[in-house]
Amino acid sequence: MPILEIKHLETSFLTKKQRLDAIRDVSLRVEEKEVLGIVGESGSGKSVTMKSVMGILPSNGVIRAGEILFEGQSLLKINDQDKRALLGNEISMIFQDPMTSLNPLKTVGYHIEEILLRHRKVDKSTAHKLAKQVLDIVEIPNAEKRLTQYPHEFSGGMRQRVMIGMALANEPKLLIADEPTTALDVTIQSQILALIKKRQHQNNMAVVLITHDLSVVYNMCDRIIVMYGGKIMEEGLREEIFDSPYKHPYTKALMLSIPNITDDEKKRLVPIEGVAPTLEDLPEGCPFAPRCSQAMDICREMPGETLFSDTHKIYCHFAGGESTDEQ
Ligand SMILES: Nc1ncnc2c1ncn2[C@@H]1O[C@H](COP(=O)(O)OP(=O)(O)OP(=O)(O)O)[C@@H](O)[C@H]1O
Repeated sequence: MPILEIKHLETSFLTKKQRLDAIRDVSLRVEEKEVLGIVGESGSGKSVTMKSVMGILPSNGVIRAGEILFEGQSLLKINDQDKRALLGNEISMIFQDPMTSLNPLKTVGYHIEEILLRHRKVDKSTAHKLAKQVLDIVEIPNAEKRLTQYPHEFSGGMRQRVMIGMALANEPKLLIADEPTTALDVTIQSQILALIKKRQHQNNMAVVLITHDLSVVYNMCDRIIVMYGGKIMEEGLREEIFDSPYKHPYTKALMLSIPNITDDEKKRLVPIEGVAPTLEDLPEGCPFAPRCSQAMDICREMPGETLFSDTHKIYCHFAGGESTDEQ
């Protein structure tokens, strides 16, 4: 059984003027112990998908249809108490900017101990001991002193380590990491990703890693989902996404727009023409069609799924790159 399963999710935002459909018929599975990457440009719906799972949508967000199952149990149907017990315990989430999740007036020790006290039956002194271990796990030296310090006394990278520590404190089965390193410089970024990978391996935890950075998913993930305009464009094992000749035109465009990952050869980067659509002006059919060099009239209808293997799916009328245009 997958640890997380999303079926036909439809999430929208209600504004004064209209309903904006941010997630449209998204289905995905996260298997135990795997690292699943969700990649796509800004606005493609990566965060909203996972915020729907966590039940932390902005106040104008609604899940209109679909099902979200954690170990087979519906997260949309369980009561608030059971959900609170599950979130922060079995499922944890970390975000790009740790400062938004840390209270500047409370010490780092307070934050970690609070999570331990809330979810485990431990007394204060045990929570303090465990909090020290948490800082050790995320490789923050001088734990005893660090626990007494405030978030602003930590660098950005160290704050992100604290967040990871808080997320891992209760040994969750699933960690959702939403752009965990985007705000950090490259060296710190790779240290943080290495730390997530190490803990994932040691705890046998599943990870969903949300990023706009293909090189991050290449280095970290077993399986990859490419999203655009609130829809899944392509899904496959890492090697199917990177090495297979069959690719969605959007995946191809994403790959051409970043430095070469698979070899050292210098190549010219090709930015993706045009801009991602806003929810107000999503086209009918394939959302990528207005920017796609292969688009034709048929792309005004949303393509179905083309299967290249049990694990590799593409949603494009020209999956495989072959145009049906005879001219
Ligand atoms: N409260 C809101 N009201 C209206 N639209 C929203 C709201 N929150 C998000 N959206 C829209 O939902 C769409 C999906 O946003 P989402 O944050 O999931 O994108 P993303 O792929 O995670 O991009 P980013 O990396 O920039 O976060 C975007 O078009 C965004 O503008």
